[in-house]
Amino acid sequence: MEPAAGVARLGSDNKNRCLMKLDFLTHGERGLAGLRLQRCHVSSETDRLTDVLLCQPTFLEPVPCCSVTQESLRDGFATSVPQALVQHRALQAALERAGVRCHFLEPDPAMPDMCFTRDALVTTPWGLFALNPAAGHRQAEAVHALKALRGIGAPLAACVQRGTAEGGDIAIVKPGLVIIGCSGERTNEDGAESVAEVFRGQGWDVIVYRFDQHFLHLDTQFAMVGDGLALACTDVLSDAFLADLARFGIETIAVSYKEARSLGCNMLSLGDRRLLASEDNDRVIAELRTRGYQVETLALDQFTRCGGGVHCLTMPLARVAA
Ligand SMILES: NC(=O)NCCC[C@H](N)C(=O)O
Repeated sequence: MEPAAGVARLGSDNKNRCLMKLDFLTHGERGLAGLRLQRCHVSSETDRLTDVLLCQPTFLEPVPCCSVTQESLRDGFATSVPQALVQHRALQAALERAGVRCHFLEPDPAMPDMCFTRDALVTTPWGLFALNPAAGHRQAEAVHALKALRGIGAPLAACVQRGTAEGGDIAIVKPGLVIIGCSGERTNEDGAESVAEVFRGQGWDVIVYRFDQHFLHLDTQFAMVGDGLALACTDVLSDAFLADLARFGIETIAVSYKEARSLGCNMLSLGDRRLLASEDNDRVIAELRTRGYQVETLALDQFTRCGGGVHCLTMPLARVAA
C-alpha cells in the first residue's frame, strides 16, 4: 500500500496499520493558524530548534493526576488562567526572540493539560510519531494534535501500536540513541516496546529506563541540555541507568530530588548552548552558566505546580544540526 501524501516511509507493516487507523487525518481537517511547516524532524534534543508546538493554557486545570499536582492541591494551590496565559505568552516571546517559529494548537475545554504539548506525540528524524497517552483526560490529545499538524504538512511516520506511551518519556539523545522512560503508568511496557521497535528498526540503540510512577515522566528526572551533557536527578536514577549514560558518553549534572520536584531537570535546549528554564532553580542554572550555557529563565509556576516545566510545555517539530 502506498503511504498517504505526507506520510514518511519507515518500511514497516506497523506503519500501514497505523495509517489505516489515522487515515481520516489526511482529509480536510483544519490546520494550525497559518504557518506551513517547512520541515519536521528531530535527530537530537540539542540541535538548533526552529519550530515548536505550543498550546495556550486557556483551559488549564490542576487535575490531580500526578504527585506534584496532588501536592500543590494539598497546599491549597489553584490555577489562575489569566496568570497562566501571561506566563505562556512570555514563553512564546522567549522562543520567538531565539528565532523559533511557534505553531499553536487550538485549546479545548475537554483537554485541561493540553498546554503540555510534549506528551501527545514526538517528532522523530522521520516525521511525527503519534503516541497514546495513558491519563484518561489526556487520551484525546494525540488525535487533536495530529489533525492540526497534518493540516500544516507534517508527515506522520509511525504511531504506537500497543500499550500507552507519552512524549515526556522519550528522549532523543543524539542520532542513533533514544531513551524511553517506563513507569508502567504513563508509558507502560507494551508502549515502551512499541516505541523502541520503531527506533530499533532504523538501527538506533534504545535504552528503556524503568522507574516508579511517583516521578511521572523521564523528563522530570532527566533531560539533555547539550551535546553529551544531561541534567539528571542522580538521587533517584538507578546506578544501572547512570552507568548506561556513561557508556554512551553522556556526562551528567546532578540535580537533587527537591530541585527535580520543582522541574529543575525540565529545561528546553534551543541548541547552540542556549536553554530555557523555569526560575527558582538557581543552583542548577548557575552551574550551567559556569559551563558556558546561556540560560534564560521564565516565571512558570502556574505550570510547574501542575507537574510540567518548559520541556513539557514544548514539542519540538524541527531541529537542525548547527
Ligand atoms: N512531560 C511532562 O512531564 N509533562 C507534564 C504533564 C503534567 C500533567 N499534569 C500530567 O500529569 O499529565
